[in-house]
Amino acid sequence: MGVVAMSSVSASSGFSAEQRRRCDELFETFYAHPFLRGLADGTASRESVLHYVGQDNQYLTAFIRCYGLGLAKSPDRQWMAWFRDNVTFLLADETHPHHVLCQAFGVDYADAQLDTMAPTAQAYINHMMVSGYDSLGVLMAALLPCPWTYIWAAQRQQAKAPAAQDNPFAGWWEFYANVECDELLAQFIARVDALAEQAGPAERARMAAAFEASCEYEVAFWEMAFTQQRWQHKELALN
Ligand SMILES: Cc1ncc(C[n+]2csc(CCO)c2C)c(N)n1
Repeated sequence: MGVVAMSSVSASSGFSAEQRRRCDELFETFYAHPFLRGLADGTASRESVLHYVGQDNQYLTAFIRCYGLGLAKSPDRQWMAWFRDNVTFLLADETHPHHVLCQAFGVDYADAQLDTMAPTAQAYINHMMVSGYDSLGVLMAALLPCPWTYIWAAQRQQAKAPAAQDNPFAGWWEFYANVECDELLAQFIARVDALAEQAGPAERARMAAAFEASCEYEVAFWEMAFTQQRWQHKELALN
C-alpha cells in the first residue's frame, strides 16, 4: 500500500489503447469531476460519499456476477482461473476502499449498505450484465473502463499531488494506486487486446461501443453520487 505503481496504463498499442485514445475526453472529465476532486482534497460531503458507498457496493456485487458470466464463457481453464482470482480479489480486497470512506465519517460499513439502486447505478449494471450475454470480448470490453479509469486516475493523482495523510480519503487513493491494481489493469488490457484480435469486425465494433458506454457510465456514477441521485417517485428495490 502507498506505493505509486509505474504505469502499465498507457503502454499497449492494441485495441485497448485505441479505445483509450478515443475516449480520452471522458477520462479527463472523469478525473476533473467535482466528486473525485473532493476525494482528492478531502472535502467530499458525508452525504455524497455515503451515497457512493451504498451504490458502489451494489455495483461490485454486479461486477462479481459479471465475472461469473465470464467464467461461463471461458474457453479454457486459464481463463477460468483468472476469473476465479478476480472474484477473490473483489470479495476479499475491494471492500477496503469502502471501509476507508465509511471510517472517514465514523460510519459502520454494515450501516452504509443499501437495498435500493439509483438510476445511474442500475443503468451501468444493466449495461455490464447485458454485455455478459454477448461474447466474452464484449463483456471484457464493457468491464475494462472500471479498473482503467480508477487506477489511471489514482496513479495520476498520487504522482502529481499525493493525498495528504490528514486527508480522510488517503487510503482510497493508495489502494487504487498500488502495484497490485496496476498488475490487474495490465492483465485486463492484454486480455481485451487478445480477444479483439480474434474477433471479427462486427464483434470488435460492439466491443468498442461497450467500452465507450462504460466510460460514460463511470463519469455518470460520480455525478450520481455528487447529486445524490434518486428516482422521482420512490426507491426501487433491488431486482
Ligand atoms: C463505479 C465503479 N467503477 C470502478 C470501480 C473500481 N473497481 C471496481 S471492480 C475493480 C477491479 C476489477 O476486479 C475496480 C478497479 C468501482 N469501485 N466503482
